[in-house]
Amino acid sequence: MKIGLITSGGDAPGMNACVRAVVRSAAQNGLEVIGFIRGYEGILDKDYTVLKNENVAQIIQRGGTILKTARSKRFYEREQRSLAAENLRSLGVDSLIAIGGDGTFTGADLLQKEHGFKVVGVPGTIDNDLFGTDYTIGYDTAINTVVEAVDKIRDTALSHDRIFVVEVMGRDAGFIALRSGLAVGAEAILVPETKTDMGRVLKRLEGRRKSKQSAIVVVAEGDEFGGAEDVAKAIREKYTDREVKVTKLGHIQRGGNPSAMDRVLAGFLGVGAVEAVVKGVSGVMVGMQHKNIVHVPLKNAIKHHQDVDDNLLRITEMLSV
Ligand SMILES: Nc1ncnc2c1ncn2[C@@H]1O[C@H](COP(=O)(O)OP(=O)(O)O)[C@@H](O)[C@H]1O
Ligand SMILES: O=P(O)(O)OC[C@H]1O[C@](O)(COP(=O)(O)O)[C@@H](O)[C@@H]1O
Ligand SMILES: [Mg+2]
Repeated sequence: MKIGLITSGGDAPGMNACVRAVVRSAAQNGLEVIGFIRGYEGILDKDYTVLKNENVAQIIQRGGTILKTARSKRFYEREQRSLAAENLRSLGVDSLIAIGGDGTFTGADLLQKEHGFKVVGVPGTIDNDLFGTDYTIGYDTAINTVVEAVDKIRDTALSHDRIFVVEVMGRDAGFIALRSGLAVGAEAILVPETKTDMGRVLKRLEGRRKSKQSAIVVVAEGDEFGGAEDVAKAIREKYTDREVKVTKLGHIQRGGNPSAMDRVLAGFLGVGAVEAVVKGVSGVMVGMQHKNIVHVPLKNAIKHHQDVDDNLLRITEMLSV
């Protein structure tokens, strides 16, 4: 049996730890692994490398992905997916393990539906926007990066009595904003899942204590009110005497050594994916729910967005007085 392995979509810290887990657990099961370079692009170009235990040494601690990744435009086309299935079969690949996010799983699901090709997904994205797993690989590292950065910004905010609007990643998901916002004691958090009530946000910034003239507003890049600049503009209009600064954290959120949590999660899910392949399971994402490895149909993982945890918003607001 031969496994094809890709990392696809946005890179996420812990993808390498997962590649290592897949390769080493496959080897223990007597399975061969070939890693395609740059996600679906590598399958279309037959650009691959045979992965053995020694090829995945010293990568558990490294961010990014040794297999490289891509957002493959070609794979959106039906004919290109036919070519991909043909290439996989010609190389003797029986199952594809795809480490990525919702887009990657949508592509994998189509590969299975259109060509009967066996696919198993592993959630690897900093966005945490997949249903059926408590966490995705990369999310914990990303929020720790945000927390470290905002702690630094807070020093200046406090020293200068400024309001900082900090934009974090998440095109359609506010998970990074919500969890890091609570962790930094943000005065307000704006996420795409809930309609932003700017009046309420502005009220929260009124400065209820004399000693509290600074504030941190965390905005997910996909918030429907707009980006950090739009939010800052609204704050400046209301509080003409306050200094409002904008910081966009950008891609520093995607890099760096994976946290212990992400490495451990990557280990569990990489091994879980190989075990699924061995059992002949297909069309599922391997996820973690309450310490258990679970199989979630790909279409559920993609379609049902995890609900926003109202407690995160409630507790953040309650505590940042
Ligand atoms: N609707 C789709 N049909 C076919 N392939 C898709 C689709 N959506 C995404 N993909 C493939 O999966 C890749 C990764 O998806 P993307 O959304 O960029 O990242 P992620 O998997 O991290 O969400 C895309 O570049 C594309 O090749
Ligand atoms: O690096 P890119 O291609 O500009 O993508 C940015 C997007 O990728 C992410 O970092 C991760 O999303 P995906 O894992 O779904 O690719 C988003 O938070 C962000 O909006
Ligand atoms: Mg995505």
